[in-house]
Amino acid sequence: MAAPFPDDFLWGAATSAYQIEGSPLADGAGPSIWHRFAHTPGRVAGHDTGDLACDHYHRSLEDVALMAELGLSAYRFSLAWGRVLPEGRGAVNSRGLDFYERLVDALLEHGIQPMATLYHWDLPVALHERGGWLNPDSPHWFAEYAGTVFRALDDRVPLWITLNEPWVVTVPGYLDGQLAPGHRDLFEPPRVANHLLLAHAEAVAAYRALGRHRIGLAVNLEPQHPASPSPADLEAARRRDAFINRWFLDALVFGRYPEELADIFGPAWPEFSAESLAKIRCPGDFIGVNYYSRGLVRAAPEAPPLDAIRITPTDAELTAMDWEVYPEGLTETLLWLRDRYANPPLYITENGAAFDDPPPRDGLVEDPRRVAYLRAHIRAAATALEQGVDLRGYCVWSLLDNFEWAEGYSKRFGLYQVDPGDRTRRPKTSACFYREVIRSRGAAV
Ligand SMILES: OC[C@H]1NNC[C@@H](O)[C@@H]1O
Ligand SMILES: [Ca+2]
Repeated sequence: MAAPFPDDFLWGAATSAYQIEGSPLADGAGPSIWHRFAHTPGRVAGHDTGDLACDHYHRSLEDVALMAELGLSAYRFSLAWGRVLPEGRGAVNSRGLDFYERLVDALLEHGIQPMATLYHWDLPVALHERGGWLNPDSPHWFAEYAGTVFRALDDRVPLWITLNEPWVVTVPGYLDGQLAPGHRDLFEPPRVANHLLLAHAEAVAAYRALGRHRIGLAVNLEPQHPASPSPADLEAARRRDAFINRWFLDALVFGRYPEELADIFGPAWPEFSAESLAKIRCPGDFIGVNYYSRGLVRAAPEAPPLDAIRITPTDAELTAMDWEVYPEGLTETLLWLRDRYANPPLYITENGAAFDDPPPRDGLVEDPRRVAYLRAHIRAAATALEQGVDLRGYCVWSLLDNFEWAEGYSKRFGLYQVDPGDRTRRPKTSACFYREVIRSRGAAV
């Protein structure tokens, strides 16, 4: 198959600060809510924390060499807000910025385009103690942080992402409490979501004043399919589609929330003024798409406020996260974005799978299931490209096995295995496969 990928298509891999760096308090960095959450007993599997993670803080240049070995044309990483502004606002910690400047310079030396995410869930504790994302000032705090980073790095970073997966920040963070800061509340999520959207808009406005490249938001998307043709399941799938897929994107692109959200949150859903709705309308220059699987949905009155739950199919292949391997859903998602939001420029900012990989043999880790997953999903992206989707890049989640949030290090998404003892990186066969895909500009899938 002559792959449809253009020559300037970006082939990348993605990571995030708290998941790979370690040394969360080094060189003057201020603690994040994930540092505090991971150190709270019972919150993370195996009592794992990001204290060491992949030790990327000390091995960043070694890791850039791995990226060059793969032939990556882009690398998506995030900055830890607390390294740059230990108190979240005010004094800049130059040694924190220095780490990211060294990383960016090394990437550019190897011809790898930096794709920088400003916020990948690690809010400084100092801001959380002022209410965090519940505080109406949080968009201004974020814009101040964003401006600081733009001034330091925009001369070298061509692609910016403001927030990673605001839905995950909002729902597991404030509704069901699985992720930091671990709140379980019905009234907080709608307000947190609105502040995150305002924060995105204020950062984009700050960027327009001094930036010369492109900036967007990265969202987790998951097509919702009813588990049965019953009206109740169809209705449940539509509600979950609004809740996961349309909540942030409709706000961003249309400046309005899907009407299902007022039904879902009931009295907890605020009256948003026309003025505040106008402010959150901020599509940016592209949409970052994080795709893993689809949701198979049944009605569930026993599971408020959504009254719908995702079920695990019995007859499908599952990853170690119990997520169905469903590559068609990536094509469906990309075509849906093309049709609903008028064919915006897109980057797949995350796609990958966790499997229980075997130990290395002669320095190589055999991971045929991840090779099959990546092959199928790159093909699914090619199908969307052939149908006119403006897809400009693809990032594998993740470059390295890393700290998978509440699952700790037990769930491994990396192209490289990271030795649990001495953190040695060892390639998996999926790394060799991906190198071939990049070398052949997609023809090798
Ligand atoms: O669960 C896999 C990934 N999903 N998106 C956000 C990342 O931080 C996760 O590791
Ligand atoms: Ca620092």
